[in-house]
Amino acid sequence: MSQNEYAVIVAGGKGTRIKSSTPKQFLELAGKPIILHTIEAFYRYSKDIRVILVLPADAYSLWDYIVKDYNFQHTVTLQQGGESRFQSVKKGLQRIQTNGLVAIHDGVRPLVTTDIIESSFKLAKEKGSAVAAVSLKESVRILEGDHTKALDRAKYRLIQTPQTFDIELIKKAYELEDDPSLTDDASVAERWGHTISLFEGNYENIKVTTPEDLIIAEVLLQKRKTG
Ligand SMILES: Nc1ccn([C@@H]2O[C@H](COP(=O)(O)OP(=O)(O)OP(=O)(O)O)[C@@H](O)[C@H]2O)c(=O)n1
Ligand SMILES: C[C@](O)(CO)[C@H](O)COP(=O)(O)O
Repeated sequence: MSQNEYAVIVAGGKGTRIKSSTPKQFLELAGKPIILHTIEAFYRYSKDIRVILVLPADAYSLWDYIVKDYNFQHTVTLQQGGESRFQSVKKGLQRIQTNGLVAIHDGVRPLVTTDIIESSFKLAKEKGSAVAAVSLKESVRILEGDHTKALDRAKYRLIQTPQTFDIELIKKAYELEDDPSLTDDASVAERWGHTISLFEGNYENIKVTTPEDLIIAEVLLQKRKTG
């Protein structure tokens, strides 16, 4: 690691779409909580990475329990989240006081790989940003009033995380921006004039969002566990 590398892992959400009483980032898949799979992926990439973990205000004791119960050995910086993903990322970034690179990653994407993380840091070092993206596998239409129209799917990409940036650039963009409706970090950087660089993501790097994602993620994590 030639310069400071950070990961801001946002796990401050409520998981309303998955309809579970426990926030989805704490649900267990393939033997451990989703959030642990995610954090461990970053330590597999580098044992020196500095992790800022953004949690819901009422989940600190649950995190303490996870650390003890699963014998988690790394020291992460904890930060209380905000009302939206935007605010949670903003708060996480405020904990970084040096220059270097930061990978911003959804805590509920436990299938991120070392290769993806490595590619993101490499490209961000060169271009200032690196955002994981995949091609569309299905046809897509735009809704126009009571009609719909086919779009050329080759022109579109589905955006994932990690979204990795030069720290100075992304901190400045988040400081200047105040629109919590922005759904990802690339949108924030772009608002402030940065041209986003994409790299090839991975179809397995799903975001656990709705109930069926739990089944898919369980299968994929088990497959990796058994080699
Ligand atoms: N206030 C928030 C909202 C979201 N997130 C995090 O951002 C990531 C992506 O968000 P999403 O999948 O939408 O999670 P939730 O907001 O928890 O889900 P939902 O929108 O279904 O309520 C998740 O890791 C989530 O914990 C966060 O840190 N703080
Ligand atoms: C950041 C993200 O995962 C990129 O695909 C996505 O925008 C998060 O959206 P959500 O509505 O907060 O789940």
